[in-house]
Amino acid sequence: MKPVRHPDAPAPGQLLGAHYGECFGCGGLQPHGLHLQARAGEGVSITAEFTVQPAHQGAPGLAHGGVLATALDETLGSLNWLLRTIAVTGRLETDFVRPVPVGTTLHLEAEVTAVAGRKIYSRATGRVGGPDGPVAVRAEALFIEVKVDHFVQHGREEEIQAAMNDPDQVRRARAFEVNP
Ligand SMILES: CCCCCCCC(=O)SCCNC(=O)CCNC(=O)[C@H](O)C(C)(C)COP(=O)(O)OP(=O)(O)OC[C@H]1O[C@@H](n2cnc3c(N)ncnc32)[C@H](O)[C@@H]1OP(=O)(O)O
Repeated sequence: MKPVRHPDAPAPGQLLGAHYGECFGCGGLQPHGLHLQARAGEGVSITAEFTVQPAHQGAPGLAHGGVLATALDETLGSLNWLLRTIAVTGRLETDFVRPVPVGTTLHLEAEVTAVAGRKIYSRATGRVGGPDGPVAVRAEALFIEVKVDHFVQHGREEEIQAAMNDPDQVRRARAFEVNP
């Protein structure tokens, strides 16, 4: 089935902000995190940027492939916010097309291609040198819809409690990716 943008999804161009401060992909509280910034696009699409830091190296002067996969995963995960569906990555297949040096800004875009029951199919690309630059990485993913219990049951107690006790209602909801 074609994906359906939720009527309350943020307008195209709007920054999504971090869904959870401690998130390695987008949170502001992780000193070595990616601090990826995602923006709503048209339909069920997202654009995002991430600048490779020295802490993200795999080989001298080059981004670690796993960090680049994280950037793709985070961008793809942000699509769920436009569907207003809670979902986790089930499968992430990544192509590393060209090396990405430290200091490079990766320009990412992602879209949901289909939804079938609990399964959300999506793809993403990361370009260098600008949003229209050459492709450095791309991915295809399958996210699976889950209930909020997924996090409550499986997450470590101290972080779950801290997130649930957050006095900010929107932050509390978004930590678990729930529609506030
Ligand atoms: C804004 C937010 C940003 C967040 C970005 C970051 C996102 C993440 O990184 S999330 C963290 C990483 N992911 C995880 O920890 C998930 C761990 N895995 C799990 O918890 C479970 O395997 C889970 C929930 C994905 C699926 O389990 P379960 O709910 O039992 O589903 P299950 O019934 O097995 O599968 C449902 C369907 O998905 C399919 N499926 C499940 N996993 C896969 C897979 N890896 N590959 C292909 N298909 C799969 C099944 O075949 C099934 O298909 P069908 O309905 O056609 O039979």
